Amino acid sequence: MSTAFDKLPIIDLAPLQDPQVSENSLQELAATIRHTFETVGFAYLINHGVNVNHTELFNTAKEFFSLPQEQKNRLAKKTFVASNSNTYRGYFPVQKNDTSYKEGFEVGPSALSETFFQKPGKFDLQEANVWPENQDNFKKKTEAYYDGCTKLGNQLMSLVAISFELQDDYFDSLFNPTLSTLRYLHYPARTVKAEESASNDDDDALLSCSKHTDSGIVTLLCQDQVGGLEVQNSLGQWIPAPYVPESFVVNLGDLMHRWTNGKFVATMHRVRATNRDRLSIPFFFEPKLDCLIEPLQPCLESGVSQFDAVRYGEHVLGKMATWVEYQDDREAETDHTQLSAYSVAA
Ligand SMILES: O=C(O)CCC(=O)C(=O)O
Ligand SMILES: [Fe+2]
Repeated sequence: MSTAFDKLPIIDLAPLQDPQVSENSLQELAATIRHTFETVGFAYLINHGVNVNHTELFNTAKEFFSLPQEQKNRLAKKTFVASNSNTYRGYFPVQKNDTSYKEGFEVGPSALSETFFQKPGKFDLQEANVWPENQDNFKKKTEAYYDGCTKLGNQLMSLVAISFELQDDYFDSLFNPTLSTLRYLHYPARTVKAEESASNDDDDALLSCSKHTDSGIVTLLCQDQVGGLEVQNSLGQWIPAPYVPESFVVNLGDLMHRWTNGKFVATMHRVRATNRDRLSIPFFFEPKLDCLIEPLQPCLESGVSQFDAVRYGEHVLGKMATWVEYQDDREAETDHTQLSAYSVAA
């Protein structure tokens, strides 16, 4: 159940990096993770073991976003550029007429060891990645980071398993091959009036990413120092989640809420608009396409399941209908790709 938290807890994952770690320390860490996931649903992870330098990672993101628009458009999903063939992976431009104001580039696994039947439709969840031409370094760094996040995702799921007294490898085969998504995000600067950035509990703030819960399992977010991410507590207040050096922000998605029979919370969050460009890089740790998500046995109080079983792929396809990254509103009258369209001068 969500609580009236006033800041995000910090979870130290150092025990995971210790090859001599005792059973007891792992149990303790697992209990901390479970408690946090049951109450706040958000935390900072430190000593996470992912070999990443934030400055380098954000430089990699900047390399991509500073490519000429024409080159980015060649990587755009079919929704945005009809002559392109990629439907699920790739670039999405800044949206028009939306409270989300961001462009992004999404990458999935580099190779799938196994594929599953997916009913033909608008989106192919198992399609190959697209990459900018002549940017081998960008591809190499992105793939290495994707692998690092996948490893951490698996470790977190192992702690979740331990916390429910399941085998520590309970989730392993369900996340292999993973359909995780790494998303580079760029929120262009906007002109924000003083009153729009004044208080932390209003619902009328100018946003660059509208309030939402993530749809999947676990999100690992790397954000730059600009700030703007806010997390809603049980009182409805928006609690800022500023940058903590070399940490990840971790949070849970709707499917994890479902998988734990409502025990883990998928917490609402949003990004407030700022007058500086902002970069963030969420990694959505996801299972294999046909993974059956049904409430875990240890989460069934008196054997009662609150949710029907659902396959991961079906769930995502259902959710996508509501995601701005998959809506094309090019027909809108205002050209919102121009920053001036959003300026609200003080
Ligand atoms: O940019 C951020 O800090 C959050 C992004 C986010 O919540 C998302 O992409 O789901
Ligand atoms: Fe999110």
